[in-house]
Amino acid sequence: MTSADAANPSSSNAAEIWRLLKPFMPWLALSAVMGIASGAATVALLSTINDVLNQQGGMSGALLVTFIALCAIALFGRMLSDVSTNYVGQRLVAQVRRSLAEKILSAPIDALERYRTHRLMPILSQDVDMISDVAFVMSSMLIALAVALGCLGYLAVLSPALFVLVVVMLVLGATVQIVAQTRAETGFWKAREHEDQLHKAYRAISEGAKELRMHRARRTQMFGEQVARIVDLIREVNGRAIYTYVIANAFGSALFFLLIAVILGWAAFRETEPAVLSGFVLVLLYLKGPLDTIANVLPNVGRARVAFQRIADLSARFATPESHLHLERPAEAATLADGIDLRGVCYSFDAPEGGEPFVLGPIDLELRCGEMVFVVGDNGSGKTTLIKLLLGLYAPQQGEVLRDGVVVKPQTRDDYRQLFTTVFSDFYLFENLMPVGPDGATTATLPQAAQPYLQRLEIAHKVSVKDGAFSTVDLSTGQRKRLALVHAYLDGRPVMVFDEWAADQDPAFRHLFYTELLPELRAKGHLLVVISHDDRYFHLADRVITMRAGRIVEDHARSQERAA
Ligand SMILES: Nc1ncnc2c1ncn2[C@@H]1O[C@H](COP(=O)(O)OP(=O)(O)OP(=O)(O)O)[C@@H](O)[C@H]1O
Repeated sequence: MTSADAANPSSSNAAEIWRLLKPFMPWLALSAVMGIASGAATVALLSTINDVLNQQGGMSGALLVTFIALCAIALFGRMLSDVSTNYVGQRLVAQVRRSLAEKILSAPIDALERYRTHRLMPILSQDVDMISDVAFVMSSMLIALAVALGCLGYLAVLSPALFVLVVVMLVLGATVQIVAQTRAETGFWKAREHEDQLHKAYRAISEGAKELRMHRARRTQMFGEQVARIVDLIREVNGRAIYTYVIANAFGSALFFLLIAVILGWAAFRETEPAVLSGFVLVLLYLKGPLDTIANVLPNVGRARVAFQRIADLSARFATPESHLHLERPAEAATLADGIDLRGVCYSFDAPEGGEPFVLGPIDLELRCGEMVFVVGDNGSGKTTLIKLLLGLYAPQQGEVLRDGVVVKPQTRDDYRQLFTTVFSDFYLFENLMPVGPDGATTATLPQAAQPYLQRLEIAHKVSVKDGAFSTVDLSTGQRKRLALVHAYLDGRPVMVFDEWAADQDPAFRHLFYTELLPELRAKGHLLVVISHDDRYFHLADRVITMRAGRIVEDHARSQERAA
């Protein structure tokens, strides 16, 4: 978002709407033309009926043919308008979904970490669905609008004086409706903010289900003070917003009948042609239908505007830096000839409220191919942050990262990341395997390619590979981490980074990991970076890097020690 856009969010929203709608302009034009044609035909039908009511002989001959033709235009016009609006609506929603997923996939990790999941998920599901719902009723609204305008035009022709009366009443009704819309939208906006909180509470009761079962007081507090309280708040705020519409609609209906009474009363005092009188009553009674349609759709339009602003805000937040992620470019095998250097790298997080920000660096570090480097230090000393900078997940705020002596730039950062295979401490286990890597396995050969690793990791009795995916991932945490390691083996990338991988393993397997698996990988030429708290095994590393308060306080070369 530019600063001008930030100053005027409605202009940036309008620009976003225009950007989204531009490719569909021919369809929207077709929908509008067909809607207007259908509306005009409906008005002409009303006029024909009024003529028949006020003439001798009923409907026959040419009038009947005209009537049937008008019916056909009204019907097909409506159908075509509905079809093209829905075509646009569904494609628009699909495009919003794709574009949001792309933006999240290419957003900088720190921006994603700041934008919490409980805020992200309601936008991806609820807000996009809201737009989809409104897209569905939009054509009814457009047609109702066309019919209403056509009816007003017909009334203006029938009697300009009475038409002025109708316009005065309509302006009054519309003013009330606009006030209601503005007030209701404020309510919807508040309700939407509460919904983010509700989503956070839902996450807590699903992800913290075990803990909540073990603690009655916390469970009661969670339900009463979080879920029930927020649900009631949303109910109240949404309820108030809807009541505003109900009152505005009731006022509008009363105004309608008052208008008909005034017109009939007018006829008592001033001579009025019967055709004019019946025309006005007929059209006004008919007009109530389209106007009710518009009034009923307005709450959804209000909600959709709020939803759209949330989506536009998310798009704007994730629109910027990582424009060099190559979603469409096929992955190539990345190679590392010499090693990776960090020079004067610094990174700091935003300060927590009332606290000091955590600052990492400046860090100078040289990592060579075939080394096994342990990164150790107290909790919160900055090990994971250092790793994220090494992986290119965070861009250094100062200093630079070099791959084989060449500075990694935003344009090359995604290629640089392909050097690494990682198992984070909060890893995500993908069920499907990628048929790439040094073994050149295809989906068909993946079961054979994975089998030795599954056996080596003592998990082959539980899991196999079927149709390119693990047969199950319903396993213990330690076993799931072993499957994450199978991914790493199959990827076979030059640098492997493990963040406390062994923390969930039993002592025997932990021993195997440090004394056999890691040395085997090093022997194959991989650069290994291992975050560890297992001081029993520090002596096996080539180097032990100790972190304290965001700085490297010691870089100890164990290999030289061993050689000596
Ligand atoms: N997303 C974040 N936003 C703000 N501050 C953060 C964030 N992640 C980490 N920090 C801050 O950075 C500091 C270092 O965190 P980091 O995860 O790098 O430590 P660590 O050495 O890996 O700790 P541990 O051994 O507990 O895993 C933390 O003390 C915390 O204050």
